[in-house]
Amino acid sequence: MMAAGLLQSERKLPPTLAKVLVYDLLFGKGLHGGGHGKALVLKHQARLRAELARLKVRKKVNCNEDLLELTGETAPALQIPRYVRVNTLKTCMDDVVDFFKRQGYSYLGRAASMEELSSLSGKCFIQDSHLPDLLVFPPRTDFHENQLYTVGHIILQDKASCLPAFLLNPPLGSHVIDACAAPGNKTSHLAAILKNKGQIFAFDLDAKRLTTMSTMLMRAGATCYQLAHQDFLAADPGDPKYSNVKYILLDPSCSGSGMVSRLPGETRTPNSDRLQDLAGFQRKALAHALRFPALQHLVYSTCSLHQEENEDVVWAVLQQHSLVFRLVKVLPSWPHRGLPIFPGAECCLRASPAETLTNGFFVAVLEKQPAGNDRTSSLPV
Ligand SMILES: C[S@@+](CC[C@H](N)C(=O)[O-])C[C@H]1O[C@@H](n2cnc3c(N)ncnc32)[C@H](O)[C@@H]1O
Repeated sequence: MMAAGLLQSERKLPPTLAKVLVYDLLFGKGLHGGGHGKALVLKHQARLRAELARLKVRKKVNCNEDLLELTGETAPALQIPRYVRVNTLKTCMDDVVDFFKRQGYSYLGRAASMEELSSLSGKCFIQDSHLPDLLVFPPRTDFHENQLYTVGHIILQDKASCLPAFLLNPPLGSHVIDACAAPGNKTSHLAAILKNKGQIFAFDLDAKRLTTMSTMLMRAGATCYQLAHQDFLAADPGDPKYSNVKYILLDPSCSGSGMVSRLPGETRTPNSDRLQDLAGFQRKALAHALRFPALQHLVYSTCSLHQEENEDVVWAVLQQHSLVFRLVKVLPSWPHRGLPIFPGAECCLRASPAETLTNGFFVAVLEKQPAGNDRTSSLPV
């Protein structure tokens, strides 16, 4: 920024704002929309980009992330493997594996343990040890420009975020609610599990995110869904159109404190008022979901590390419905479990960069108690 002479030329631009804008321009999603500060920075974009290129030549690095490593710290996001979900609506595992082999990658087969994922490097890839449709590449492998990504044959989705749809596992033909659905990664995963046979009612409050979701679902080849720009809390469980909904995926707004950052030292810690507001909404949404009359299986998930948004929410709601719903112990081989704050909390899954090589995440699976007869669960336990 100094080398490009930005602050010297634009004396009215506050240095802190300049830093944020220059970061967005060079390393983030770019500068879009109006704003005086943005216009001032954009005037200098050619010089800023040229200085960044010169810096990389001087430091002998190829990509922007390598500049961060020179500071002695590696951002957590740069240590997590690149997970690639094969979109079985458009292709199959064998074809995707062959494609990457033709691109010069060596395929190591199916991982026997999580340790094998942590030692990946160079041009190698492996099939995930838990999720059959997931391939794993070394950290920092970037496929955003890859042809398979641009045509929707692969979805770039963190492993932890693939757990909710995988664990809900609705059979073909099911009616499913995705209560807080945008931008739709889990909806597209549900559609793949359903092979587009069934019906997903997907709700979201945010019109912009729903627009992104439509584009994404179209690219993924998903067809078995109805989008509703609607508050899930206002959806009437007695409406006949939901009378066959046996499966609900609830992935509500949360603090996002589990999302690892791309910058060393950056954290997303909400203040306690915000945390209480979020937990209040999450409890309401979970209690509302349990009111759908045909419901049999529900997955609750967040990308938060906070007990208040995770175990506390599940426990508070479950206590009011304990005669009807119970927690299911899923993926016994998963190493990181719910915090032991109530009996059975170990049924829940937690995820973190250190223990599961993923973003921080929480998943609880609830099912309706069998009424007298022995029902075999269809969940992947
Ligand atoms: C964590 S994000 C969902 C991510 C999504 N499940 C996915 O996998 O791509 C939470 C979403 O909930 C939406 N939301 C918040 N309150 C809502 C409500 N009352 N009804 C429906 N959607 C809501 C937000 O707009 C946001 O898009």
